[in-house]
Amino acid sequence: MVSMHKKILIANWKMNGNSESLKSLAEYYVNMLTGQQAEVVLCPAHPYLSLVNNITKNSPVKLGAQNIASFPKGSYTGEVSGEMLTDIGCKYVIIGHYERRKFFNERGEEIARKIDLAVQSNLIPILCVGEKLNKRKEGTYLSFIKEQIENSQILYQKNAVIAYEPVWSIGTGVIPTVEEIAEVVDMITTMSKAKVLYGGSVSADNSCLISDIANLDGFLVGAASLKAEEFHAIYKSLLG
Ligand SMILES: O=C[C@H](O)COP(=O)(O)O
Repeated sequence: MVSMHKKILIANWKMNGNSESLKSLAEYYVNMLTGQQAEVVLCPAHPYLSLVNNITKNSPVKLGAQNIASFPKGSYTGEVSGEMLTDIGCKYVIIGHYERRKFFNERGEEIARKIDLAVQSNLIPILCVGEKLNKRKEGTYLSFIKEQIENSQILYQKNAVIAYEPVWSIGTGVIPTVEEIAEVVDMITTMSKAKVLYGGSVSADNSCLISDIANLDGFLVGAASLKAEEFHAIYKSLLG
């Protein structure tokens, strides 16, 4: 079954770029990726959110953050709250990305709190889930991903995005087979009404094949989203 959701293409720029390079990428995307069939979301690092918002605010391109504090406000030096993100123009926020689980030890309860705070601040949470290679080899990946989703409490939210990002595919150039992605997408679709994305080494070379997967609503793209023409090609492949 083909998903009835509007497609969504998210650029996760991670801790890359500077004022000049991100401004020029954002300008390119605002000019090139403004079709009505797919929503494009740009997620720069926090210091560049306002700069990108100035470029996207009068366009269909949306702004997203890469992280949100797990507290609503107050004395949490260095943190950025959901209210602040909404205030500077964000519509989305990425939560539970593998890199945050790995380097900042983010786990279930904290991720659930962040999702709740995001929704309270009118942000759409983009929950990232995915297994390490050992879980795939053991054959326990589906139950692992199901548990990540259940622990996040995202199933209680009406408006949400879940990105399946197998850890072994992030930044490696290795992608699962179409059947492997479809199996996980189907499981998530049976659990939840959220939009379901795939992320992990998405490129102009593989995006056409992956975008044909039934019920897949789009991509969460890392490295390739920093290359304007390649990201444009991925966008076109989503439109079919
Ligand atoms: O958020 C994006 C993912 O971590 C994928 O990154 P990648 O496209 O560089 O593999």
